[in-house]
Amino acid sequence: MSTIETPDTITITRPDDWHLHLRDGAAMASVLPHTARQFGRAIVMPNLRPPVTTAAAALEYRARILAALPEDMRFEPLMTLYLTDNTDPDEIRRAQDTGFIHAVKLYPAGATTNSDAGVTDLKKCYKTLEVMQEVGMPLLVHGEVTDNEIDLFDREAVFIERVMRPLRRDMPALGVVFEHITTKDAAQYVAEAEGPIAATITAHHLLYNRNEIFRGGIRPHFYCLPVLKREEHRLALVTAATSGDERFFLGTDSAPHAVHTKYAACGCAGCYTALHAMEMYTEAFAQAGALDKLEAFASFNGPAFYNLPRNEGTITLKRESWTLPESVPMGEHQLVPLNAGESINWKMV
Ligand SMILES: NC(=O)N[C@@H](CC(=O)O)C(=O)O
Ligand SMILES: [Zn+2]
Ligand SMILES: [Zn+2]
Repeated sequence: MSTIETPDTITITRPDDWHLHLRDGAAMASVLPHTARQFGRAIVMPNLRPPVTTAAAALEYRARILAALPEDMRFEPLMTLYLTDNTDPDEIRRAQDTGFIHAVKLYPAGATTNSDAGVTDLKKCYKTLEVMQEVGMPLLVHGEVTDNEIDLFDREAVFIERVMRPLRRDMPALGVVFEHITTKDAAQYVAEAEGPIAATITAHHLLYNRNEIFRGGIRPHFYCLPVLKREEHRLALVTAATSGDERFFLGTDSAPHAVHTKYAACGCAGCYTALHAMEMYTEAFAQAGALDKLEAFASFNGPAFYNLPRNEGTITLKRESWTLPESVPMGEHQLVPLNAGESINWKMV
């Protein structure tokens, strides 16, 4: 391991989470304070049941989030719409006019949790995408093909060739965020592509490779989509995140699933990291000897892409070991965070 010296405290501009699942109802009320403790804002994913497909539904969801926020916390949810084969182009204009909806999310149908209502063929959405391109509303992409002929570990790389390149050739001015990238292929594509493109990177994809899912037995809390990849891919993600390239920014993809849905014959995909996300990212950047690059990744590059101001205020992280709880409440259920019962080297003060 590296012996590079790093400072024992780091203070950065309050960060944002550009990819977050809050769910709804009592579950949302349980998890929201974890995010609001660390982040000023978050791009809130629309994969509820039923999905958030209209501007009106997104505004209602936003109001429920704000109503669930503890009084002593400040946090701004940045809302998104769930793209379907039938999204009306006028819905984009309505969304844009609200001022509260910042992006539209593409889930290829069947790719991940609550994606059944997702897009079956992007060609069906071209009129809607054209309006997004015109009004400057970015498309957030879960970038995996769903073709069962394609190996699970190759689905992101194949998506670049089959979907991403043709889409961006046809809509060169459409802002695109390649969400939760997991491969060197995606990192390289985003770094080199022309036009308005960016990518979010999760803390768990910076810290872990696919061995973690199987270390000593099957460990469902490390199962998410896109699934963790080989070490060479993890290293490419660390290089991208710490490169200073403003196309890469923080998105936790924290995805709460009640424990009984993780410990099941067919367990849900998603890692819960909202509890300790900034501590995890700080650990990843410290391991890379790149703590000086953390602030741009966590607090500057995202707002620049979304044309939003940076947050006011700061957060401070201290090198101090603490132990994560075994579980936390999620409405009437329990939720097991990633690294439950383990210690972590950084603590937000
Ligand atoms: N990442 C995951 O494994 N799961 C996410 C969906 C997603 O972001 O693909 C979820 O909503 O649970
Ligand atoms: Zn996803
Ligand atoms: Zn997600």
